[in-house]
Amino acid sequence: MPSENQPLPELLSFLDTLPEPHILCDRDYRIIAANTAYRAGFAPGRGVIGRTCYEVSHRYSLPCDQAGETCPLARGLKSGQRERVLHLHHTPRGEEYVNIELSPLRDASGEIAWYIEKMEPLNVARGLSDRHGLVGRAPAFQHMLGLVARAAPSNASILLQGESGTGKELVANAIHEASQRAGHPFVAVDCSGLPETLFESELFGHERGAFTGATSRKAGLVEAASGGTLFLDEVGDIPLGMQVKLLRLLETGTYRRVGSTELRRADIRLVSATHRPLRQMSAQGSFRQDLYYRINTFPITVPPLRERVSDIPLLVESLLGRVAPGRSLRVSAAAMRVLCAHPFPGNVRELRNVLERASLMCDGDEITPAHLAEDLCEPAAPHGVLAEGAAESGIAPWETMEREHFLRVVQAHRGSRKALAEQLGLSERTLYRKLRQYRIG
Ligand SMILES: Nc1ncnc2c1ncn2[C@@H]1O[C@H](COP(=O)(O)OP(=O)(O)OP(=O)(O)O)[C@@H](O)[C@H]1O
Repeated sequence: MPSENQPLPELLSFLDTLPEPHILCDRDYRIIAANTAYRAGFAPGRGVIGRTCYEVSHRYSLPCDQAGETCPLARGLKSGQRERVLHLHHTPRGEEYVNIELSPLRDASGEIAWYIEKMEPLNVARGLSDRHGLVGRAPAFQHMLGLVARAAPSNASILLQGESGTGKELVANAIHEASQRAGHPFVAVDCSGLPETLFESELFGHERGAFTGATSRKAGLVEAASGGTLFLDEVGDIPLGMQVKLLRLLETGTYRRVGSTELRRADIRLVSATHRPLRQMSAQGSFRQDLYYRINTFPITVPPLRERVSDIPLLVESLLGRVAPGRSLRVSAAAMRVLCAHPFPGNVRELRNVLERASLMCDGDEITPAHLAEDLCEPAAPHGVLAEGAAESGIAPWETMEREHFLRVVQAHRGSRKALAEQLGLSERTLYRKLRQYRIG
């Protein structure tokens, strides 16, 4: 007979039958069992039993919540319920985003004695440089990605709100790829470029002879997206007359081709995006309120680049691989300082363009400030602080720029100082020294 504080062997054998990676931990974060799928995917050739989950997954010496991150175990202990979080984990393939679902297990006395953690890699984003897809690891990015991971598997309509160039289309694609519709089409429609007459036939298709020029019958984008995801970019630009037709499609799940009476059933998941203030527009009457609520079941805000400054070096590395494939370009420390101090009103798209231009200007391997556009290096400071020091010479003193950088990352960071130091590649002591030096509280 197993003792009261030993999990049943039947439980361990059940875990082993599960196809997804699972571990069993005690209340002290110690791993007491790991199923075959976990050992194959996360720990081939290394023992994990008896070690703590935070040491194995994060190489931390403290539980995640004490290192400035959300710890599902601590949350589960508090709530007594199942909890889900998204974490960056060390895996044999490098750091990966992993969706963790934790279920508390109670012993015979009703106390929580163990936790089962299910771990599923989220392959649509990377915390390391990558040539494709979404990259990022700043707290604001991770917060957004956590919402993506939560909403993607459902069929809920998602509204992505964020400034131009923040990556809304890439996020929409990530939602599709992380959903059960991934094997089906992802169809993107730019609603800003479509006049009202064209909108209906593009979306719903038309019959032959439905209007002048309709020489053959044509399927619409709703049909092309069947089984998959329809992405309506710039949804705030849909003319009012068309909004009612879109609403009908969403409410009834049916539509008619232009020139046809036959009702067709749509099988789409809707993701929309806008940089416009849709809530305000719906209050003012320029966007239908009923449609606003219908497309906004699950809102996700895509953060501007200035709220994820610590991601700039990672994005620079990834984007250089994309804009100049085949060249091994790097950015000098001085050029990186210029980039990190720029406010990037055009967000990641602007950063990409800046790097593309710099790669054309640079004949060697290293991009220096001389290869960056002049206005980027100008003293016209993003937040006023730089301008002070830069006014006379036209060059911002390094300390002014460093202070500005620290100010911005500290404001944007939501976790602990230890986690911030790690992200900045500094020791905790150096971070504290810098913050004292610049009087940043
Ligand atoms: N997190 C990211 N990682 C890598 N590349 C990114 C990221 N975010 C944006 N990009 C790149 O920035 C550019 C702009 O992204 P995207 O077109 O998705 O932005 P958007 O918010 O949809 O813009 P708009 O509102 O103008 O349509 C693209 O080249 C995209 O690949």
